[in-house]
Amino acid sequence: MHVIDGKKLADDIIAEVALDVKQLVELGKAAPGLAVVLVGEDPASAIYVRNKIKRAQQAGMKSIEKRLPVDCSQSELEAVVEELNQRHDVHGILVQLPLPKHLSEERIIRLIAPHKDVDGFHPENVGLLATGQASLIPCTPLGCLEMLKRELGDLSGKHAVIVGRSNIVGKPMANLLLQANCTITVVHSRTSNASSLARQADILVAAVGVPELIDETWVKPGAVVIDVGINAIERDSKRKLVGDVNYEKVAPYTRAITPVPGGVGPMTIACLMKNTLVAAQHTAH
Ligand SMILES: NC(=O)C1=CN([C@@H]2O[C@H](COP(=O)(O)OP(=O)(O)OC[C@H]3O[C@@H](n4cnc5c(N)ncnc54)[C@H](OP(=O)(O)O)[C@@H]3O)[C@@H](O)[C@H]2O)C=CC1
Ligand SMILES: Nc1nc(=O)c2c([nH]1)NC[C@@H]1CN(c3ccc(C(=O)N[C@@H](CCC(=O)O)C(=O)O)cc3)C=[N+]21
Repeated sequence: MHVIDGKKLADDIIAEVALDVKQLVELGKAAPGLAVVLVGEDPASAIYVRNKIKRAQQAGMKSIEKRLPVDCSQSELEAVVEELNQRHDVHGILVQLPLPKHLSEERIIRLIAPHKDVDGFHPENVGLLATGQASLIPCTPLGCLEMLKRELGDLSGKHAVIVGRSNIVGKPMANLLLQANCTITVVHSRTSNASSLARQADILVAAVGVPELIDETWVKPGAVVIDVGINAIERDSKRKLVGDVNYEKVAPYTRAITPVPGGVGPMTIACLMKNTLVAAQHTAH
């Protein structure tokens, strides 16, 4: 068994992105700008924003934060996105999800200019991914794919089981792995025999949001396990981050596994920087 070092891989990717940013700037173009819109306070989003600002700095990018109160209106939020769509110094826009219940995520995501949609959530980019055309690909699944390719090389013929079917992780992960010639099973809360399906997986991706749900009864010996979950829990009266996988129980049976923290999280941010660079390279400014 070995531990996939997402932090180290992310450091390498950020260093590569930083070199490309330097080249862009030397050509007289503006440094890529990444805008993050945060409505209210959500613990997972707060971690994300903090790390994102640090990484944008390391990559030589411009970082813009727009914070709105939790009770802001749909039209106030739309005005912020429209302004960012117009700004020439903003190449990437990310609206932190989930949004408070009274706001429409669908309408906001549709409003983001597709070429600035560094999350890859706009229906145009979703459609391009689903039909196998190059696009801005969602950062978390892209980071997972990169780790899997480094671990296994060619993924052709592998059986991948994805636990979770969200628009931001499970579904795009399934599309990406399908394009990499895996055979895909997606399980979710209505699946009756999730653990026995998971036990058939060569590649197991957990994106559930339930702390340590997946124990050794879900895992085939020798599988590669990717743990997307970021759950803040309290244990021994200390706050702690754990994944969707029970690491202690599962790790000994795996070929390779990602830790939490230090696995998928840092890779998500590295891919966000990469997508922002791509978005900036594709514009004239
Ligand atoms: N590392 C990173 O960069 C990121 C981490 N995350 C983390 O990943 C986790 C998942 O996030 P996200 O996809 O947004 O979550 P969602 O809550 O949107 O989706 C969770 C999915 O898991 C399914 N599910 C819930 N309970 C079970 C169960 N007992 N058995 C099988 N399936 C179940 C749900 O099924 P159903 O559809 O039927 O309800 C749903 O499809 C969270 O911990 C989140 O914080 C998220 C984004 C990025
Ligand atoms: N539009 C949108 N896109 C997202 O991709 C998105 C989102 N909204 N909302 C919130 C979730 C959550 N998410 C995280 C990404 C990285 C870490 C991360 O950096 N994790 C470190 C944490 C280390 C520390 O404690 O600082 C790690 O796992 O090592 C955490 C969480 C992205 N999400």
